[in-house]
Amino acid sequence: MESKEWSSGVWTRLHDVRRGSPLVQCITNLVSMDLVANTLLSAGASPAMVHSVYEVPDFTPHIHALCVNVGTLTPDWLPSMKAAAELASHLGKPWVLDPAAVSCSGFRLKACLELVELKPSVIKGNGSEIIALSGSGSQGHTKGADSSHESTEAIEAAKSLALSSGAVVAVSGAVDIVTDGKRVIGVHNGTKMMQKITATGCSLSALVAAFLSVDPLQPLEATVSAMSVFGIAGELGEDMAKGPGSLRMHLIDSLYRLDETTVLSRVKITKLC
Ligand SMILES: Nc1ncnc2c1ncn2[C@@H]1O[C@H](COP(=O)(O)OP(=O)(O)OP(=O)(O)O)[C@@H](O)[C@H]1O
Ligand SMILES: Cc1ncsc1CCO
Ligand SMILES: [Mg+2]
Repeated sequence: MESKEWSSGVWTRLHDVRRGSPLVQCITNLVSMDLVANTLLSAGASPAMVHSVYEVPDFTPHIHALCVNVGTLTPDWLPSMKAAAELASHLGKPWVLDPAAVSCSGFRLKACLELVELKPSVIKGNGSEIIALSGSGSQGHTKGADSSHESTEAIEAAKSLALSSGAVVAVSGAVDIVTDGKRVIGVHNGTKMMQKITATGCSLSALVAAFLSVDPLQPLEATVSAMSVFGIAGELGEDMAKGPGSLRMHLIDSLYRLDETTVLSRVKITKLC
């Protein structure tokens, strides 16, 4: 399947997010909260940064999707993440794990491996994060939240993680990679300057959660669609931006304004293997 065959599905899923305004619970890192919430709002979804373990039993049954991101993990946040993930899985609600900066510490890696056991629908990281989480990287090599690998270097790690976890695995980068362990799809939308805005990857993970909620039975297609839409918004944003600060603003505006003609003409998706 190439761009032309993908593009109407990409548009339909964005349209469905706008129409349904899915409620997305985000237990995300402190750096990303603002951009994640604004990304979801501009895409038409409804964000809720509800992260107390005391609120999970009341709130999580009402959500349409969950995004868990360990970017600023501390021991007191882990029980909420696990409780929400467990409940979401139990209730059949899609959820995304973003193993942000997983190779920073043994504590973070162990936490992520435990979260993987709770059956995320999608695991979305950058190249280094997916390599570390799949166990195929060398220990002690980290650049924190930034990737020191191209996404394409993580294809085998992503496939193996998808097969061992049962999740769709997405690797963000110059080419976004999405795999269920068998199919490998490349999303070629986006611009390099998006790396210079903190939490674009975190925002993308939350957007994936929103897209999963409107197409839960096709997690690979939903993930590919969210990545293409976010990348297109970045491309349009860059045309208006003077640098990362204004790209952040124009990215959000472009996501809000995306129309069918633009989506259909800009989707760039290929089958990689
Ligand atoms: N070199 C690049 N060329 C084109 N697009 C890119 C490039 N790097 C990143 N992007 C775009 O930015 C998005 C976010 O990817 P990135 O790899 O920066 O996430 P991340 O490392 O998880 O970010 P963060 O941890 O800051 O949230 C990608 O999905 C892609 O659309
Ligand atoms: C900069 C940073 N540090 C921990 S999480 C985060 C946001 C990007 O993942
Ligand atoms: Mg990230």
